[in-house]
Amino acid sequence: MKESRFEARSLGKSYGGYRALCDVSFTVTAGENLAVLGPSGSGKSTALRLLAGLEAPDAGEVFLNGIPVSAPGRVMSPPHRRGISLVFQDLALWPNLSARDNVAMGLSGLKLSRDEARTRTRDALRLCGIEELADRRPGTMSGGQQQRVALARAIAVRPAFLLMDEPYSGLDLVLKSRLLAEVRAFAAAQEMTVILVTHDPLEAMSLCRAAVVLDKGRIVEAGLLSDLLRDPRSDLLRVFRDEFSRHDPMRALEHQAPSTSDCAREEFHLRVTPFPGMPLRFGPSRSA
Ligand SMILES: Nc1ncnc2c1ncn2[C@@H]1O[C@H](COP(=O)(O)OP(=O)(O)OP(=O)(O)O)[C@@H](O)[C@H]1O
Repeated sequence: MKESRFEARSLGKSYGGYRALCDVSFTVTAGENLAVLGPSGSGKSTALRLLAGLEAPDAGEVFLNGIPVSAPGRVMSPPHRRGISLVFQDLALWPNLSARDNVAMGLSGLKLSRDEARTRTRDALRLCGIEELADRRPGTMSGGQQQRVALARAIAVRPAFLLMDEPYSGLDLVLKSRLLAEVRAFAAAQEMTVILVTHDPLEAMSLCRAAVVLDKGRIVEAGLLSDLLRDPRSDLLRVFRDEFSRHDPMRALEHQAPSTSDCAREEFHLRVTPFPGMPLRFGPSRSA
């Protein structure tokens, strides 16, 4: 695993007198994806922008492998020198370039051989499931497809850290779950560590074991999600845990199912069986 360590130390940031972030500290080490969780307006994106070097903090520092890269009012190392890739909600794709060229363009600063750049571009497009869209421009794609181009562009760089700000918010559940699984596998294989900003604990759990939870610009809890969910301190994780346990999908379906008497069950089977001899499964097995 690449030796990498990102550290936020007592970060603070205000906008026009409004404190967006206050005394925020956390460390991300290579190989341990981290979710930055919190409700809307809690300061997640601000924290990510400071970490990336897109803005300078008002207070505190950012360290990369022990070296200070941001300090109050100063960005000593710009984003492209931090070994990171960014995927934000506004995807910032080049509208006049094809998907393939958007991805390749992201590699232009790396001084790769032509073959290597081509291989990386192809692999990233394939991973994101958009090989067949390679020649199309962003304007001719759906929002979800554009999101995948932005993701492909970010991972083609094979950064030590991939910083993502709600990149999946516009995707359907199937695509989101597939991409999360693929990014997780790809990150592990490429020794890339993900820092994911999201308000969705389920999304966080799909990609990360660890999380910091923000509320009103402050960290309210941090640690392994498995520990945090056992005894949540934040409203976000408490509500999530309660709702999740109440809305166990199988239990919800049981409540909606028609009568469970054998007779009704048999009738239901007759109505919905797609092919003779191929019954749809529902509830406990029929022989039970
Ligand atoms: N450039 C800015 N100018 C003024 N206020 C800002 C700016 N950026 C952020 N803020 C304010 O700082 C607070 C935190 O914003 P931030 O975008 O970091 O929250 P967030 O948790 O990422 O929210 P969301 O999930 O809705 O994107 C908000 O109240 C926001 O209005």
